[in-house]
Amino acid sequence: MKSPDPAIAIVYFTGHGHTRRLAEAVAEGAAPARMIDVESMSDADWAALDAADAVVFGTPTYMGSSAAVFDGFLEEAASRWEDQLWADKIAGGFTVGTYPAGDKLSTLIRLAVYAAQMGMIWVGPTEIGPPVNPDNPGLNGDGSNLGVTATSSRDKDQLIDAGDLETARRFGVRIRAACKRWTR
Ligand SMILES: Cc1cc2nc3c(=O)[nH]c(=O)nc-3n(C[C@H](O)[C@H](O)[C@H](O)COP(=O)(O)O)c2cc1C
Repeated sequence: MKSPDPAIAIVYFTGHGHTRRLAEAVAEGAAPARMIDVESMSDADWAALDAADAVVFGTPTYMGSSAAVFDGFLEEAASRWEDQLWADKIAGGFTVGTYPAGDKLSTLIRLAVYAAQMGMIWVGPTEIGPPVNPDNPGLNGDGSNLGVTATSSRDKDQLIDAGDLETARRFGVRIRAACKRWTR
């Protein structure tokens, strides 16, 4: 029988901190969640991924797709594909780009297709912001529905603007709720 408290892993690559900041916001919403930086993965991190009820993937958008370092992680984890060892885990994704469009959708599609190949259950965000819902100022400013996207903040101390952080936090809450529904 599954644990009543789902195990959630947020696995990410960051070049300059923006994607890590977004990952922290997802983790805050999904708490407790394990943050895993693909550049410093331990055996315990791999074990946590294999045991997780949900894995949320995060990468900056580089040249309209996921970053090469993150792709390296995805390819290593593909050793779990043949036996579908990650099947039925909840999955989701987030990305950051310099531009509001920035071809970030292409990155999310790449992550969602990867999750599908792994037999995972993809969950997107559910926030509707302005102008359709003016009561949600700053939420889902990109109008992204496949996953969470953020645009690098012009404030270098902030990295990610408050609205995008709140969108990511709510996505974390949704991932935890989806785990509870899927594993009950
Ligand atoms: C090689 C490279 C390619 C990039 N390509 C894109 C892109 O296609 N679209 C975009 O909006 N931003 C692009 N960017 C900008 C990054 O996505 C942006 O700086 C992001 O905040 C980086 O996140 P990080 O600090 O987690 O590395 C690119 C940056 C680099 C270094």
